[in-house]
Amino acid sequence: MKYIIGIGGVTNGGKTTLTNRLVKLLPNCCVIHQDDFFKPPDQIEVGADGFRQWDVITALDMEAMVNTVKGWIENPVKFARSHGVRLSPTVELEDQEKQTHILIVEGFLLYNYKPLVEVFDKCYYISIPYEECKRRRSTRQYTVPDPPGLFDGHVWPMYLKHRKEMEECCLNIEYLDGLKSKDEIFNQVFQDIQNTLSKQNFKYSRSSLPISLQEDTSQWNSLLFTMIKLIFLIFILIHTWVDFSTGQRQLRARAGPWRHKVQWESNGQVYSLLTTGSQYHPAVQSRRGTQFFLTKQRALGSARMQNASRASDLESRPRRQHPNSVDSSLSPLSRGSVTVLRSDAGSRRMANSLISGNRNQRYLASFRREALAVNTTDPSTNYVLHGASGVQTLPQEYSGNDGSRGQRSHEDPVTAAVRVQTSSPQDNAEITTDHSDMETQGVNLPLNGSKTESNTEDVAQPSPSVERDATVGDATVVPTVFPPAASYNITEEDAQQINPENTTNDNSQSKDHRNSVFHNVYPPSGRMRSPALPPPASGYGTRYFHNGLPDLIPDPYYIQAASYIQRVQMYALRCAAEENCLSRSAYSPSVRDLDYRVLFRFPQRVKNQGTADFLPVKPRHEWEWHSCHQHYHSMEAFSNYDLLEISTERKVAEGHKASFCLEDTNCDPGVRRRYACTAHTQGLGPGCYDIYHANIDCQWIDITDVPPGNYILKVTVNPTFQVEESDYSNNVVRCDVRYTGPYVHVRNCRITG
Ligand SMILES: Nc1ncnc2c1ncn2[C@@H]1O[C@H](COP(=O)(O)OP(=O)(O)O)[C@@H](O)[C@H]1O
Ligand SMILES: NC(=O)c1ccc[n+]([C@@H]2O[C@H](COP(=O)(O)O)[C@@H](O)[C@H]2O)c1
Repeated sequence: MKYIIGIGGVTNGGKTTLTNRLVKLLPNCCVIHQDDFFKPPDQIEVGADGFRQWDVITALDMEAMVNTVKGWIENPVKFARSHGVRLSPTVELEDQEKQTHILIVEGFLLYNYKPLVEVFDKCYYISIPYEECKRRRSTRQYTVPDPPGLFDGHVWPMYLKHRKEMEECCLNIEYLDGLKSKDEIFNQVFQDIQNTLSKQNFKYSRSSLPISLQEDTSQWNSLLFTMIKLIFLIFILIHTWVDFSTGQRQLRARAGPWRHKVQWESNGQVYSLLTTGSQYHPAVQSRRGTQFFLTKQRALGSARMQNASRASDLESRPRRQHPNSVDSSLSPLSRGSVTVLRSDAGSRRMANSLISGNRNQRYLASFRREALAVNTTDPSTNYVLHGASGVQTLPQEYSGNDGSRGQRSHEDPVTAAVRVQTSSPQDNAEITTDHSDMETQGVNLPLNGSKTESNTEDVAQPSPSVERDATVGDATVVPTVFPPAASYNITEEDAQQINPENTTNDNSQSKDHRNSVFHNVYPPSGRMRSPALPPPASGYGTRYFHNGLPDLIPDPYYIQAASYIQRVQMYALRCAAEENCLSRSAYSPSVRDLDYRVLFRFPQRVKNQGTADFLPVKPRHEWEWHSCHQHYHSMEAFSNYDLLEISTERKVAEGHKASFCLEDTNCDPGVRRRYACTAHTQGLGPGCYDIYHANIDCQWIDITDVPPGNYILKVTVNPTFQVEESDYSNNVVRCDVRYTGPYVHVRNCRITG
């Protein structure tokens, strides 16, 4: 039995508040928030009144919203599971026919879109008077803050207009007085739902809904039987949990092949990988400077020497391979010895980022499509899967050493996140919705991804040379684009002359090569001396657009669209450790290779909305080569990630400079993509986006030492203002974070200046 309830009404009328309370008490109840279907700001029309027209139906991707509702109608159990809604245990045991499933659709423009109106079994509408509405709205912080005058100039007039239209449609709507107390409104609606469902003879589980139903003896018998089955289920669950919690200890205690078992956890789901060999050397070594490491090794005896030379070998080995391929000595994933990949729990779960309290996420349309998409990356990698059916593989996700920033795919972040969990997800995270009090509530939906980076075809541009772009995971051929020579600040020729280790003439065997172990040991005379730095406030490089200034803006929607928790063993975090992407405790000598780090992962998308290229501060020959990630670092810090205490804004997790490789990952339609990390042309052109998916290496905050709680995620671009921009007030995004341990809910991401 399916029952769809609409909770519409004026902005700030109390729709979300009511919905959240209902979700807590109604069994098998999913929620769809209309706010999640807002189009991105740059797609919102600006009216003649000068305001962005947020309060009209075209500001929302209603098609995606209706499709989502249809998804629930088709299979509410699957929908609930894939969105992290806890189903009552009896659902597993009962006939589909007997199950009750409820969907609440909440939003300010529910009854003005015919295809949606048709789905409701019951319509509520909350209204409050102008003054109260204006008062409540003034305290509300939306992802895009209200500009002065928006309420009177746009919001309220649109509300009156839509309400009139709705009333003229003669819908059967039950009006609620939003001035009543929260309790009163809740009781009224809850009672009403109870009555309706009882009348329709819906059957509820007694434990999950306080409705007293008339039941005969046979029902009691059936209840008893169900209870027995439940106890059995709980026993199995506890058993599994005990097994899991002791797993790490057992692993440590064992010798031999178990030493090479890599386990990690994503959103509560444990994955493991068995290998027969190991090239691991602990992060504590990785963090040491190359010079110190070499000296020490040479001074020591032969046993240490051997180790040192092996480690040196790792550092110095010419990395001629395609940047997308992983050095087999570094990653267990690409070794022939990788034998088994399995999902211990039998199936994957939805990234809670997709299901948790992100009212402003917007990737829904692609969600279902992507959730079904089978990973097609790197066919050369040989994996054997076993475990539950439907498990799909994603090589990038198997270790903390997944793609680096030089190895970015161009899929949207939801794809990336969904690929972590995909098929037959278990019920896992609770769902959050209430942006004001951060309570865990019902389901929040992933968003409409149909509007994101769909313009990869714009990337292909005339170019003298075409290479396979390692950043493109789907193996599309992307031309490497070099701006005309005249537009270079430093020409290729200049760079060659002053920099013998220029990337285009890259002899990695040479001691002068940055990837050489000798690089830091020999005096710099043999290498390029640092030339005078360019003026501190200007970017340096292949300037194409040089009128005006760049203006970076991080995308708040992007961050909250696909964040999740991942637990990864130190074994798999070698590169990350080398890049200082882990918190201090990871470098303690007591940390073992099988110890887990807890990583709070999230994607990032930065747009240059200015009128000039955003260019690295350092000239190209000063860029630092990062061998682990196989890319150059062209400036000191491009972006910082911090986790802050809510009240004091004190850092609770050691933030880190995000690993980066500046490039035009995507551009607005009609804008040419000119900077490609793999072509060693770093920059971000106007109208282009530099994108970092949540599953790439270092795209996280290491929160191993952070207790569960509520925090603020702060993402800052161009944090030290190294590069001059026309506007620095839009460089910081803050998000509300609720970290529960296995899950993280990120919402209310907003530009905070
Ligand atoms: N019945 C009520 N009485 C007083 N304040 C309320 C009531 N319902 C909600 N609020 C407050 O109004 C604000 C907006 O509520 P919310 O549920 O987010 O509205 P909506 O989802 O309709 O925009 C919140 O600060 C909430 O605490
Ligand atoms: N969620 C967003 O991205 C966003 C952005 C700008 C305005 N809004 C406002 O959200 C309102 C609707 O949401 P509520 O009903 O939750 O208030 C609209 O009045 C609109 O002006 C939302």
